[in-house]
Amino acid sequence: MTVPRGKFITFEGIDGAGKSTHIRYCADLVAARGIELVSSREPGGTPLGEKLRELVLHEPMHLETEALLVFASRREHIAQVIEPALARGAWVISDRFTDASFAYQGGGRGLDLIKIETLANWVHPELWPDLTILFDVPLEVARARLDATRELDKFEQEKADFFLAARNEYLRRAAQYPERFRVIDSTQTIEAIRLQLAEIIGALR
Ligand SMILES: Nc1ncnc2c1ncn2[C@@H]1O[C@H](COP(=O)(O)OP(=O)(O)O)[C@@H](O)[C@H]1O
Ligand SMILES: Cc1cn([C@H]2C[C@H](O)[C@@H](COP(=O)(O)OP(=O)(O)O)O2)c(=O)[nH]c1=O
Repeated sequence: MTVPRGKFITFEGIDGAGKSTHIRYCADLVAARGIELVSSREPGGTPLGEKLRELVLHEPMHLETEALLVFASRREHIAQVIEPALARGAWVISDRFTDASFAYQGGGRGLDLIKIETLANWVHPELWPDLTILFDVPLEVARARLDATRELDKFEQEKADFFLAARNEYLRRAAQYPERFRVIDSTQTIEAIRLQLAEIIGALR
């Protein structure tokens, strides 16, 4: 008997938008349906990917090196985690995927989007998420949330212009691929967002 392929769900948004807050909740929603759920993240998701994450998040580097490393991490993640899981019918929730490269390396750092498109076509020509949930908030809200919580990594220390451009690129892609993206107004309360997420995840078959 052939197993139906699993679903690939990605969470996106600028730092502080509230993505991590909701991943566990969504994972539980999927698992409650009796579906095997694999929760992962990028950069990272594999032992090698986590080493690359450390470099990408903490070492200064040329913007193209940064793009190549996030895609190297992604290649490993797809080969070791995402594809095997989807093939056995598990669902995968990844905290970020290629839309983050468009937003951060493209929008934020200004790397030519054609180069990112080229890397995406090389690394995952066939694979795109079935569903991408974009947590969208104004910069000031994201910043206030981050400042209240933790020590900031290399990206989180970037200036307002960087995040403005990253947010705009996310919104541009959401408008370009409306069938894949669901945009959440992340200024709402956590409870209101959960209700919306339950509806979105519940509708995914
Ligand atoms: N809807 C919300 N309302 C108020 N605070 C929130 C909301 N969502 C997240 N937060 C808080 O904002 C901070 C950043 O959230 P987090 O989920 O870590 O963001 P991200 O993963 O998008 O960077 C956390 O302290 C979290 O508790
Ligand atoms: C996947 C990916 C992430 N990033 C950045 C965005 C984030 O600032 C950072 C790590 O993301 P994230 O997991 O959101 O960090 P945290 O756990 O601290 O909330 O990596 C890129 O620049 N390009 C990419 O392709």
